[in-house]
Amino acid sequence: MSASQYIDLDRYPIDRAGPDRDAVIARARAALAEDGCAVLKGFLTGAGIAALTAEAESVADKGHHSHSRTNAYFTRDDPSLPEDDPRRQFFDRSNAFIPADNFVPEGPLRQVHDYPGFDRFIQDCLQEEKFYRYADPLADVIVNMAEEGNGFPWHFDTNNFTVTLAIQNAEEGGAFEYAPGIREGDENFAEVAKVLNGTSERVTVLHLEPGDLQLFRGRYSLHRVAPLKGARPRYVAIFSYVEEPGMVGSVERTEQLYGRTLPVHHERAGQRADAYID
Ligand SMILES: O=C(O)CCC(=O)C(=O)O
Ligand SMILES: [Fe+2]
Repeated sequence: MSASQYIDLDRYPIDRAGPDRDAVIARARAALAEDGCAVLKGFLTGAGIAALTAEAESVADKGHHSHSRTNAYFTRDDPSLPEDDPRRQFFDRSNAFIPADNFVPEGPLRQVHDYPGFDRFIQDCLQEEKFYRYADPLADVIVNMAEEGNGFPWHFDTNNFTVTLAIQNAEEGGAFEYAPGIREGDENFAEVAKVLNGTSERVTVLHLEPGDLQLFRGRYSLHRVAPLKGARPRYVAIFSYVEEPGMVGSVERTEQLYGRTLPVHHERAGQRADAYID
């Protein structure tokens, strides 16, 4: 099976310049302009979903589990603030990242990632001028694995955008919930507090299905993955792009997310400011 059978190229002719590709890009741009989120439903074919699921399952035991308590800003507690300030609301976060070097070039995930025109297509949707694949062999494309009891609570991303591909859903739960543009302009702590305590009316709930590609600008939009239920794990691939060529993660961050480092992380340490992954 080859990459051209994993991606629904009739619906998403990412490698063929012309009006059909232009129309897909125009729709994604419009959705991003509207609320910072574009979903390309059914980006993968049924065969693609099956192949990526089987691959994720085959390397699931290589996932690095991590657990932390974080607020929406990934900052430390500040006891000088009132107790009900959103910066003081901490939630459990736990999941496992399957590092990128478990996905071999001839496997389906990398066949999709390396398909001609894939990067350019994402870049054209996002309209980012500086756009390079993350050069980190542990992190350029990973699978985020989460099970019942795990969670990705409310947060703002520190990176400008996130590109995810849904592979498998949990039996229940796992909706992607977001409050579009909630801190556009200013931090808007009052409304953020409402989202955190479940009383905001600004939350959009997205039910992504296996095979959906999502482009999300999460810097200004508070978002979370709703709690998961059931025995089946949720698998989501995350593709990482950065603003400069040759970037890799810092030693500390890589150790924390993937449980190990490679020589390249040590060689490049100190050459640049870290920009990823949270
Ligand atoms: O797992 C997801 O669907 C999104 C996770 C997320 O918000 C992130 O990676 O920042
Ligand atoms: Fe996020």
